[in-house]
Amino acid sequence: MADSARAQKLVYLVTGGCGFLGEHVVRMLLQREPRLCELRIFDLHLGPWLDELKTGPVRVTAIQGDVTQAHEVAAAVAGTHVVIHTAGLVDVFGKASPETIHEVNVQGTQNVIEACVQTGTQFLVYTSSMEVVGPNVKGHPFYRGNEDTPYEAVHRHPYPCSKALAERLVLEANGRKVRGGLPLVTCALRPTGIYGEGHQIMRDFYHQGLRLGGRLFRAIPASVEHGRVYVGNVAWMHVLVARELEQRAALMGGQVYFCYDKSPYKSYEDFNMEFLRPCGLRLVGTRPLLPYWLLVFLAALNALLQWLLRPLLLYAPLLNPYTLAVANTTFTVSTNKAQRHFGYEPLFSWEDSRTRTIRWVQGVESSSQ
Ligand SMILES: NC(=O)c1ccc[n+]([C@@H]2O[C@H](COP(=O)([O-])OP(=O)(O)OC[C@H]3O[C@@H](n4cnc5c(N)ncnc54)[C@H](O)[C@@H]3O)[C@@H](O)[C@H]2O)c1
Ligand SMILES: CC(C)CCC[C@@H](C)[C@H]1CC[C@H]2[C@@H]3[C@H](O)C=C4C[C@@H](O)CC[C@]4(C)[C@H]3CC[C@]12C
Repeated sequence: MADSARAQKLVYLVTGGCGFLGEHVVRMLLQREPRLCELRIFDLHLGPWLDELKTGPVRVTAIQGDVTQAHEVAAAVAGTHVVIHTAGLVDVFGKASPETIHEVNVQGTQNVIEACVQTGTQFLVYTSSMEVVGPNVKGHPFYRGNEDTPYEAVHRHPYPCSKALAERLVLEANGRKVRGGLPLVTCALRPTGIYGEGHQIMRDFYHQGLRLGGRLFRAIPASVEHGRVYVGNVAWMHVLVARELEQRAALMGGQVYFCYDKSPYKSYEDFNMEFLRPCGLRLVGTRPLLPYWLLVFLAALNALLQWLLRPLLLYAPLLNPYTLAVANTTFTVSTNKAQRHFGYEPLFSWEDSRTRTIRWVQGVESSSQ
């Protein structure tokens, strides 16, 4: 790397840097951002793997903190050039209350914005979600749409509501004057369902399949397409956006970008089988084994049980009315906006993404034996 590049000494902050996506963003920055001199990783729970990063040329600063605490956020943001805000409460299973989801995802994001304004940080990249758009409460399909496709984005569930509000705050903050008088430049990335190394739900499906004697039972019609994107490519998009925001502020400021790559369009279950089949599982049935009305009934029953049992224990199964609706509604993207605006090309091919994910699931298998 040229000395002049290193001499720019950029300081980045990644909130949620110990999460599934956050860890990939952190590792990608260390590998692919030559102008980095300090990387701050802010998270409620710090991972032990952070220690191994501290021996490299970039100063890695781990900060245990809570995005809902404005003073903790401001202290972490002060002196940074770029903030990548991935921290969030990803809960569609009813584990956390709607108030907590709002506090972390909306108030936490507001705290990040205010911290940038107060301390003079000019560039903010927000990890939004496809859920900001849909699937909506009416179950309208979104078939290979792009950032400009008209769609009635109406939500009731706390998670998509919170992501939509937070995204709006980030986009509206674009152009605000930060300390020192320069304009804040913001943009939002909207991943579809992320998969790859570290994906907890994939791990859950894998273990469920093992418990069921190596089988999973089809619940969703194969014709329902669900958008998926490899975590390494989502991380790469974050790194590229953060890098290009300064040079292309007029074009990229206040914009949203879906995260996409060459992952194939398939149903949620058929897509998971791309990884789980090579690990010895099979998906039983070419059509859903249970009629849809029965799934709706079971999902409603789960919701009722969750409510009844709440005073005693946390009952949070994968199947509930919301997850059923998301899994059962076509939502896929087809766009090249990121390529046009900041030259994004996926770093990992589909074959590579698949191989890496399979290798990871196989590792989960051997580590749990
Ligand atoms: N996983 C997906 O499929 C997906 C898809 C689209 C968007 N997203 C978005 O990507 C981001 C990362 O999601 P993920 O799947 O890596 O989730 P994750 O739960 O693995 O990571 C989130 C991280 O945020 C941290 N965090 C939570 N509350 C915090 C708080 N109050 N203060 C500080 N840190 C806090 C967690 O400790 C965790 O490390 C989220 O904003 C999510 O909405 C995820
Ligand atoms: C009906 C059951 C058999 C299957 C249940 C699968 C369900 C748990 C899955 C299906 C779709 C998944 C969501 C989707 O990939 C996209 C996102 C956006 C992201 O911002 C957060 C995670 C989320 C909501 C996935 C959660 C798990 C879902 C609902």
